[in-house]
Amino acid sequence: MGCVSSKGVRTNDGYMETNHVSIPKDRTSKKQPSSEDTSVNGNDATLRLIPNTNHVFSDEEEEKKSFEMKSLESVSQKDTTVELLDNVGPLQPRVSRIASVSNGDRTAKVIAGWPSWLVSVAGEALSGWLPRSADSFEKLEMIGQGTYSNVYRARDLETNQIVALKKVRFANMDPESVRFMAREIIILRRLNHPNVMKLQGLIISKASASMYLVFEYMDHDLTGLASTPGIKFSQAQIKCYMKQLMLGLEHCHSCGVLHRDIKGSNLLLDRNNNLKIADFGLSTFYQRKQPLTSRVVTLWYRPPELLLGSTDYGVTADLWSTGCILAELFTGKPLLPGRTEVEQMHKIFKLCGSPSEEYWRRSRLRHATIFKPQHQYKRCLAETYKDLIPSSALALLDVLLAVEPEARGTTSSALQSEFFTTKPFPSEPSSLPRYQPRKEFDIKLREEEARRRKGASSKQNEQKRFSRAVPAPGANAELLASIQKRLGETNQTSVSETFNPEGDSGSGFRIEPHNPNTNGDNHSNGSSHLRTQRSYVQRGGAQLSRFSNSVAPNRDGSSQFGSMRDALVNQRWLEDGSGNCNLSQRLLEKPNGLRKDDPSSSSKGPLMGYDGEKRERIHYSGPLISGEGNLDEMLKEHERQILLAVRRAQADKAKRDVSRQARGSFLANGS
Ligand SMILES: Nc1ncnc2c1ncn2[C@@H]1O[C@H](COP(=O)(O)OP(=O)(O)OP(=O)(O)O)[C@@H](O)[C@H]1O
Repeated sequence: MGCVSSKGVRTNDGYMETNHVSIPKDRTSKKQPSSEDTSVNGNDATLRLIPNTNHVFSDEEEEKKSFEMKSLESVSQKDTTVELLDNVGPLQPRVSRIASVSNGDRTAKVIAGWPSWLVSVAGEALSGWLPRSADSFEKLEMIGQGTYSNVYRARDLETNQIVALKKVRFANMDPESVRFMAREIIILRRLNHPNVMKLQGLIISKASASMYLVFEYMDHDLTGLASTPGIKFSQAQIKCYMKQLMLGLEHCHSCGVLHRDIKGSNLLLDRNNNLKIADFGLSTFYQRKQPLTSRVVTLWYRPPELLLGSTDYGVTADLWSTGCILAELFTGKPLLPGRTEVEQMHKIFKLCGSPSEEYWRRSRLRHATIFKPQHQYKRCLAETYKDLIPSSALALLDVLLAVEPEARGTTSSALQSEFFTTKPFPSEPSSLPRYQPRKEFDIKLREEEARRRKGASSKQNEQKRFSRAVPAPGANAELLASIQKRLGETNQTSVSETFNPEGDSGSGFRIEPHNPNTNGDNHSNGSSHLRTQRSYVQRGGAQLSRFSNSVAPNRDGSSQFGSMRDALVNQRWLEDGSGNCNLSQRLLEKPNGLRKDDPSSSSKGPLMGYDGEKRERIHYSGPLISGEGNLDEMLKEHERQILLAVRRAQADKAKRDVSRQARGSFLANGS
């Protein structure tokens, strides 16, 4: 399997990596390929859109009109050797299965039915493939929602297999998003491992300006499974999942691919407990000298060097995230649930210690002056978790969560660690119990449905409903109390501060202490609730982590905690003329890594995920701190600003509710 290197380009934010593809701006956001594209590049390929007649994708207006591209009235075989495997009629050959295209040049690909803009950005990934026809799938239901995509369960009518279709709308897509999408496709095609999600094919829908990525269907994600009531993972089971994760990652790393978004909801499981790493939307090739962006990885799983602004990190970044998951599987709650980058950094230092002087000197990290604590924080990871995590796991955790990246080892060394090589050995996936399909997304839907049913009647209920989803207006009492509590905590921050796994995250989770004497399969954490920032909903106890949800959303900016998040994440990382970032803005900036609205990813400012209206809802733009180096002060001020933003979001939401109600009654009256 070949591994490629990439070129880097400079953006306003310094360096942003790109892979080797060039982005044809004129063919992406500015000029989309249209249904009128009947002649491409002067060759004789004729692309024709034929209205969908069998209502396969009937749930969406756009698909109703004309979903499929039954392309190629004349699939010219002049310039290319196209092996159409089936459905090839004389007038409308349906290209509905991956076929072999021996000549991979651009013209051939366009003739084969790929839009020319896609050929430009992801040409190499299309080699040997033909676009599949949408009418050879029956869309069943929506099963997930991501940054720039909706994911559907569908039936492949040719094979009768159930598949997952990830729909990406390329209409209005900015070049940066196109680049990420292209890179995802390129990377997926280069990877080939049982523990890495395999891209099976692509569907192009010119009519809906969308593309569908076809994947095998997976029943669970680790987050959904771990948070299912009644499911308790044994130690051997945790080892089984961790081993598969490590093997998948080992493959990615050996191909020069960094995943950069390892988290439970991106680890999918089939019904036989085979784990596959999914969502390569933030992944990149790393074998090169070009600097990488540090604005990646979901906040809770983001390693310290990225928070500190490193642009030359490597595979060890994924290992940090993996360590966070390992701990989470044993303890049943996220290890480091920071709400903002500042708090995330602080949590890391408190638990894992702060880096050595030598490291600060050597690494010369961009944000070192901001984050470097005045005193060294002592590491207390092992001490904190000695009763919750068995010793062999703790030893591995200690390596994976090394605050200095060089000490984290590799996936291969992790796989040789005692954790995997001593009893209880990792279970065979097929020997584990089979679970009812359940995903983080299902849980969200169910919670949403329950709220809807419960809360429709009264104003009071309305408030409560909101308080669950968005810890703003309705949640104020609890929330503010929690924040006050946090303020108290941060006031006490000092070098001697220890990490409190219970109190620190405000968790209401039940933790069944690890019994170090339990050796076998019966070891369980009792309530293994692997959470992501998106799904982490407290079960009783302090509400702080609900609040965390609102400011640590998923990367698309479309989480259910939108309004609060809007209040906080629309802060811009402004740069002055000298290229120095405005820290005060950044501290409250969207904390989930590189996002499509991340100014560091584009010179065009906010990209996808926020509409204009939302963007205007900026509630806080004042500075957090002017000085440097005093993390405690910074945190205090930071908390104060969060509190302010919460209040403003509450007021804003209340106003919107009132006007929505007024609009509702206006319409109901038929006026
Ligand atoms: N092959 C699959 N089988 C079943 N469900 C899937 C599959 N791929 C993705 N999903 C579901 O869809 C969700 C979103 O998919 P994915 O993470 O790839 O999209 P994304 O736009 O990159 O999302 P994110 O913003 O979470 O990174 C996943 O969390 C998962 O629940």
